Amino acid sequence: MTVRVGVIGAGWIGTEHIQRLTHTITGARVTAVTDIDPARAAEAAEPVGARVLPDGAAVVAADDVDAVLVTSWGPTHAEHVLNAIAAGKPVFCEKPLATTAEDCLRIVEAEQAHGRRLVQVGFMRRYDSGYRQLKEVIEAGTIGEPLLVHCAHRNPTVPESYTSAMAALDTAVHEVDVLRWLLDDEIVSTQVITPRATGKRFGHLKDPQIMLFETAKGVRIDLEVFVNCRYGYDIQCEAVGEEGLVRLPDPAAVGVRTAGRHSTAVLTDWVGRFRDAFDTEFREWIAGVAAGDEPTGPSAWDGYAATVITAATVEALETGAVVATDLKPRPARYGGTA
Ligand SMILES: NC(=O)C1=CN([C@@H]2O[C@H](COP(=O)(O)OP(=O)(O)OC[C@H]3O[C@@H](n4cnc5c(N)ncnc54)[C@H](O)[C@@H]3O)[C@@H](O)[C@H]2O)C=CC1
Ligand SMILES: O=C1[C@@H](O)[C@H](O)[C@@H](O)[C@H](O)[C@H]1O
Repeated sequence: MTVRVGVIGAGWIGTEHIQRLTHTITGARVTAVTDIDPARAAEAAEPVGARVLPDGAAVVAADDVDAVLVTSWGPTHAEHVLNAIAAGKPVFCEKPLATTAEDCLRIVEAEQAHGRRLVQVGFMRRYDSGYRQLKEVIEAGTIGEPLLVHCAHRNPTVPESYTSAMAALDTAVHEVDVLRWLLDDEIVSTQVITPRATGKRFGHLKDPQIMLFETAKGVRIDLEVFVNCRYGYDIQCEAVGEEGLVRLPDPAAVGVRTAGRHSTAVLTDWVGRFRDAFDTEFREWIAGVAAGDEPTGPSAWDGYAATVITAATVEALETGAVVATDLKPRPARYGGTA
């Protein structure tokens, strides 16, 4: 079966995913595209032979759409995801699931009322081979019980529109999700420390930031978010356990020796760093939809948890306090007991 996908939001990542679904993934075809900017929708739709539809509701309702991909701006995600659930169609939503905890819970409740999972959230790091190896090592018990995790998330630059809150909401949100998954543990508190700011930033921005998370089992996580680090896009993660440590590998790169120097390139953006992870994420999602299976990737509950934890981190940044994350009890459908 070819899964016919309707796309809501034909901006940067929407266009990337349309290309991916068309040229990289087998078993999928993009049949409908919408964007509040119709010219953008047409530009993305025409090369892949898709129709342009007037809005997200039309995409969800279309007879030639089996599954929905939401890649519009964050504050619009909840409406489109709720429409897809109401129509009983599988929906892949780029992060964040929604920008408020209330909207995330509305989605969780709608999905539970529907009776089976339809929603997958676009936290692609769970599909990165390095993170998957890290998880295997941790689960095998090779490093003993994890005690500490040291992480860094560095971008070379960000535009002036990037705010201090986005360090948590837009950037650290990936670590929040992948660490909950890696450790099979919940983040219960968050704190932010702001060291000396880099001179290479727009003046309004607190950069770098150090985020300190504590999990329910007592694991301590420190995360450096540095979005004007200049030198490249650099993702680091090292888990320290009772018996040893395990470190995320750097992406493979050739070593060059010349003129008395030995060097390896550092990637400069997340597109290259996580290209294979995005491909695997969509390959597995499409295969699941084609088979009629419930999605196995990041769930609506994971989207809710990430939104609550990153909002608490913004509060921690603004108040200087240690902030409890205060998640609701996890329902049984999402692996909890409530
Ligand atoms: N997983 C990842 O690593 C990444 C995820 N993202 C997420 O993807 C989403 C989109 O980001 P970008 O593509 O970078 O933004 P963008 O601004 O390039 O594209 C968003 C598009 O959505 C359209 N749009 C907004 N509201 C709409 C609505 N209600 N209906 C139809 N179209 C609508 C806009 O006109 C725009 O073309 C964001 O939620 C962002 O956080 C973005 C980059 C990386
Ligand atoms: O999602 C992403 C961006 O929105 C964000 O701004 C970057 O910091 C992340 O690395 C990237 O994966």
